[in-house]
Amino acid sequence: MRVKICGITQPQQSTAIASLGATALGFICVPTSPRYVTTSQIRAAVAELPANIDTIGVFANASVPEISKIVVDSGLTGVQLHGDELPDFCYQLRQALPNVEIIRALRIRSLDHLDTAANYTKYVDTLLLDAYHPEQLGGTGKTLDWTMLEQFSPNCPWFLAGGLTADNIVEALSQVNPSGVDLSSGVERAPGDKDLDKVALLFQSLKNIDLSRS
Ligand SMILES: O=C(O)c1ccccc1NCC(=O)[C@H](O)[C@H](O)COP(=O)(O)O
Repeated sequence: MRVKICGITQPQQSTAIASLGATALGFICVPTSPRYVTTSQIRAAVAELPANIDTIGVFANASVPEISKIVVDSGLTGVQLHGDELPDFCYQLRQALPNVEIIRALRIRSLDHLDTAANYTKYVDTLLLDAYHPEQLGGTGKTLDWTMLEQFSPNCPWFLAGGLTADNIVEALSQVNPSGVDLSSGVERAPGDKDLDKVALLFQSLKNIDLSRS
């Protein structure tokens, strides 16, 4: 199972979190976020990482040229679209960045809204389901209604996100079967400042689960 820790801002935390077991790290490229990082901050954080760690830039309603420039300049391996991007936008981004993983994040409001996930699976590599918050795009600490996701089985891999912590991850994964999990505020001291003890506890909790199941 993939484990993505999102909202990294400090290079030394990036290498420490990778050593603890994360398979992917997320860098917030949304200027209004308290976890926002510049291209040079991302480059510094990515430089010391082993090649097998996925490095994902998180964007919201940025243009294809803006995203492409940041991806190329900072050496990211993937892009997470966390705004209102439509399937056609994902297609255009794929043309511009054919070798970069595209993750479409959906902030799920209802069971009907969950059905829109199917519109994206042809154009992206991976989906990410996050909780909906009326004022914040992400990193909210709000959990999804996991019972709504029990039957969720799209035609592509997907991450479960939204309010996950070392304390609730086992319960979440007993109800849903994602290909990966994504955490941010649940392993932080403050926005952008990860708590390595909480990250270690997370991997301790994940040891009790069969991580090879998807
Ligand atoms: O984290 C942010 O500040 C953020 C800002 C704007 C768009 C997306 C953002 N985060 C995206 C993520 O992938 C978070 O990991 C995801 O929302 C889960 O966060 P949390 O509920 O705190 O675990």
